[in-house]
Amino acid sequence: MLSLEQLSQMVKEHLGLCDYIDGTQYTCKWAINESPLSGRGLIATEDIMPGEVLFVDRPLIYGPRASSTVEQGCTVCAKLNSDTFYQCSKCSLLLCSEQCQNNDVHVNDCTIISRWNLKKPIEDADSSVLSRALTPIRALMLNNDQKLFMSCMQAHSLPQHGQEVRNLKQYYEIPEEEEQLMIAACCALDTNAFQIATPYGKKEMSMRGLYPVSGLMNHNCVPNTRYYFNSDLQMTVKAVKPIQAGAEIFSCYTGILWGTPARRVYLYKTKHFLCKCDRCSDPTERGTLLGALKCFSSECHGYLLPIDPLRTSSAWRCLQCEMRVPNENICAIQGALGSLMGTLNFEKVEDLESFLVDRIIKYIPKTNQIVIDLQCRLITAFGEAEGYRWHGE
Ligand SMILES: C[S@@+](CC[C@H](N)C(=O)[O-])C[C@H]1O[C@@H](n2cnc3c(N)ncnc32)[C@H](O)[C@@H]1O
Repeated sequence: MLSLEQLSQMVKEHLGLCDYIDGTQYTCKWAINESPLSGRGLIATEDIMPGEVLFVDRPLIYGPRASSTVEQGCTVCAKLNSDTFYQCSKCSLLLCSEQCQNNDVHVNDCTIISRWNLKKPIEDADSSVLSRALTPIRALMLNNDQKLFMSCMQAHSLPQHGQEVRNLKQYYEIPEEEEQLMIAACCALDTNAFQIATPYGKKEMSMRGLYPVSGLMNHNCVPNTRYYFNSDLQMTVKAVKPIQAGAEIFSCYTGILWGTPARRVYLYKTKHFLCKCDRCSDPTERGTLLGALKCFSSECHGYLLPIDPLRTSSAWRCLQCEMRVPNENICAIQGALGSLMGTLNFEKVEDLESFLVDRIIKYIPKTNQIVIDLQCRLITAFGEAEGYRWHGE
């Protein structure tokens, strides 16, 4: 394991902070240090103003996300729904054009995959299994310094991490050393990777990137930074609040508009910790009531909230009539709402609107994250729908 000094040096080189810009050495206002929350974190060394760029990171590896719900697209340009999709005859990866096939990205992917011995005919290889494992496959192209950098990142080691690589073994004989490196990449990706936002209006396969400096930021449900990506996959991290010297710099690993139960369950399942930040500790979530449910009593118009939000099995209580509801009943409602949301698919924007106004609002508070999510979807859908467009095309 590298020391903090060695890691800091590697980070500086990666960010280009060792280079001289306009004759003066570029300095940054943070350092890597031990965090009171967990492991290492980024700590401000000077006061930072909102809007200041903290750093611009580049991914060590990037590629399709591993989730089975991710729609598959071209493994080079990420385009979805092309009539011209075909599988490469050498490696079986999904492509949309000859141009993508001749692109260096594909040539490199194909070189690695096609040197593995096949256990079944190439035509039987499932392109989605390959696509889900493509990001860790690309770790095999890293040079030694980059591999060392990746190995310095925190990595979860539970058995579920690395499954996308183990799934490849039904089709390919993979050398042990390569399998181990790819599984290590999966563990680092699952702990640190960021989903790369798709540009507005573009339908592209959902991608993830292993950003080694951004990955050093710990989580807070009220982060003091935000980030965005450019078309070269560079990730810019900016302060959104004043950050005092000595304070930790945080990103948010969840949706910012998710309620506390949803955020905490997601963090526990995917990042293996239970967040105890101020927002999670406050049953009202600073008055936003994003997780609130309607009181189960038909005579009451109050809202139900967890009594002790930091205890996952906490009972809930109505703010108005004080009725207590056991956690199991709350989980059943949340589960049903979650499944309903997962199946929604409206052809017409008017159907989405009527679902929100005529159905959902009757059963859950207007402050609940589901209502907020549907309102956001409705705003986007109205902006895109014929007769409602906001950009005049
Ligand atoms: C992307 S890493 C963050 C950097 C990490 N601390 C390190 O030393 O490299 C994510 C992991 O850090 C830990 N972590 C991040 N935020 C945390 C928090 N608010 N409370 C507890 N652990 C946290 C969890 O183990 C999580 O899976």
